[in-house]
Amino acid sequence: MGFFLEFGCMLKIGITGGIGSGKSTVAKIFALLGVPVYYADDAAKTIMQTDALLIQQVKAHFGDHMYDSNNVLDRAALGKIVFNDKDKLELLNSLVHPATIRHSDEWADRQTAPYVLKEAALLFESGSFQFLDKCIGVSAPQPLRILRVMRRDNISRNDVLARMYKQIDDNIKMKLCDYVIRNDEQEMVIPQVLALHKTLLQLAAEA
Ligand SMILES: Nc1ncnc2c1ncn2[C@@H]1O[C@H](COP(=O)(O)OP(=O)(O)OP(=O)(O)O)[C@@H](O)[C@H]1O
Repeated sequence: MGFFLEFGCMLKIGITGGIGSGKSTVAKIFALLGVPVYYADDAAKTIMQTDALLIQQVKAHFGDHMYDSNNVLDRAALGKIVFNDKDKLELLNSLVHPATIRHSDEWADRQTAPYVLKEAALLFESGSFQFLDKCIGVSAPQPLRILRVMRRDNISRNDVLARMYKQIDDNIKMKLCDYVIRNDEQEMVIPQVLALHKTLLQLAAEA
């Protein structure tokens, strides 16, 4: 079948994994195959600058001074509040996640492919998996994930561990996924993506 749908039902597929698992890298391989990809973590940063309702909610809960007169967010000030206070982080997430879901749904409505991917670190934590047809998990052993992030972000092992421990355990996450791609040093990742792409096209054709 041709890749683009003239009519029919588009599938929404999530792709997630722990920090350093390679979910963005794997999502980019799907993108090379022509699959539209929504990068939720990047989008969230943009939405915080552009979504009028979200800006209003952040100001109401965290103070008007979180934004300057041009509505530019003071990330450092907001970060200082939420990274030292779990409840405040949950509050911020409870504002940002629905805005991201709203935005990604609007984005998906504009696509014409048989399936689209939503890449997000917190697919399960944010509740956005409920609005998706299937979820892909990207997994890699923890020591490899730590090394990758240390190299990519030029940060210490302890800094990576601090970020890692804020996320749901990867083994639990993978059990919640419908498909798992192993992005380690044993398995080749591209053949796995090609095989899954074929499966998802088939699924979309039958939907
Ligand atoms: N199969 C691979 N071989 C070599 N390097 C890889 C592989 N997969 C990912 N990487 C590298 O590991 C690093 C982490 O990958 P990536 O940014 O895709 O992970 P992520 O799961 O999206 O991480 P985060 O949750 O922090 O956004 C990147 O520098 C990427 O280039």
